[in-house]
Amino acid sequence: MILLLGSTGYVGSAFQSRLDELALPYQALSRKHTDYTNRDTLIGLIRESNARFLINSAGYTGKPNVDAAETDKAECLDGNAVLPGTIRSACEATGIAWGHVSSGCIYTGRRTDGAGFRESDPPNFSFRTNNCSWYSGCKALGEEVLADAENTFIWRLRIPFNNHDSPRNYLSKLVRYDRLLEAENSISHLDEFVDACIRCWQQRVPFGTYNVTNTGSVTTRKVTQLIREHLLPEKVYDFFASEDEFMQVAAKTPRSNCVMDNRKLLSTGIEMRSVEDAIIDSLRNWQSKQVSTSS
Ligand SMILES: NC(=O)C1=CN([C@@H]2O[C@H](COP(=O)(O)OP(=O)(O)OC[C@H]3O[C@@H](n4cnc5c(N)ncnc54)[C@H](OP(=O)(O)O)[C@@H]3O)[C@@H](O)[C@H]2O)C=CC1
Ligand SMILES: Cc1cn([C@H]2C[C@H](O)[C@@H](COP(=O)(O)OP(=O)(O)O[C@H]3O[C@@H](C)C(=O)[C@@H](O)[C@H]3O)O2)c(=O)[nH]c1=O
Repeated sequence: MILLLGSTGYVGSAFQSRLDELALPYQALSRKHTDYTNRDTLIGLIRESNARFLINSAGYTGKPNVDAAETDKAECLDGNAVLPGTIRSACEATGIAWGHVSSGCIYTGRRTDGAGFRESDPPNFSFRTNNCSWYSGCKALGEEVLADAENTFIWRLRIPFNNHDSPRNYLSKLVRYDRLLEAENSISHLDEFVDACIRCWQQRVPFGTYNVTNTGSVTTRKVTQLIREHLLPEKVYDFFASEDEFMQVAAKTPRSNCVMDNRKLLSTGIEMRSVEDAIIDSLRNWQSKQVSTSS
């Protein structure tokens, strides 16, 4: 039995679909019915369900994006920094293993040697480096709270996308934003992400932190080129002249744009497609929510 926290969310729903496909027994939890943010309640839930593993896909993200966290500070801190500590404590008390969905947004840019960030690199977009959004700071704190936790996976998701049009899907966002920021990012195909996380548990890979991103990185311009080639040939994109202009016009807080190294995950035998292959596959199998935009 697996306990799934945050099952009503964007990432939690993807976990739920995959667990269904794999016919793995799980119990989906929502705060609407059970307050899993309370340690004693969570301990009771783990004992009653006889769960052997817990997946934490709960957390605060901000709608429509992380700008909202700048005003919802307490909720963001609760969901992303306090809750992981509560879950750690409940899992330690009951002796079960678990996995936590974190984010690659605790980094910005590339390593000083030009390579992508590895799991051993300290966050450089956090409250400690004093250059981050409130959201990223809280996600980095959440990882600190879990430092040296035993029987724990930290899975870093990064700007999710797949073939399902959604306000949370990176590809949908790029189609709908009025103007785009040119940036280079490693990104995660959502379905591959949840599959890799579940495999970590099923295949008993060593506990620890994993960058669960597709292999490589991609620039915003390259993604728009792929959208033109595979989905919307007529679509024209407008770009901000600079990050300063993006900050003045479209954002309240700086964004993490970063390149990550997923070799630790690949070394376990779990496969992730290249970023470009995963994007092309999503665009070719695109399931639109509304009539395509072509401006
Ligand atoms: N979407 C993204 O772009 C990325 C997300 N992540 C991380 O993945 C996790 C899930 O994100 P996502 O599914 O997109 O988020 P959603 O907002 O779609 O869902 C999160 C779910 O978490 C539960 N929750 C528990 N505590 C809180 C809280 N304090 N504030 C808000 N929600 C809470 C809610 O479920 P209920 O109330 O039903 O229990 C909610 O439905 C988060 O930890 C996020 O940081 C990481 C990288 C990228
Ligand atoms: C608002 C905006 C963003 N962007 C760019 C900036 C960035 O590179 C990319 C995504 O920015 P957004 O503001 O849409 O999303 P943001 O809320 O920054 O996305 C993040 O969500 C949280 C939950 C995470 O953990 C991150 O990994 C990431 O997925 O889009 C534009 O190009 N134009 C715009 O108008």
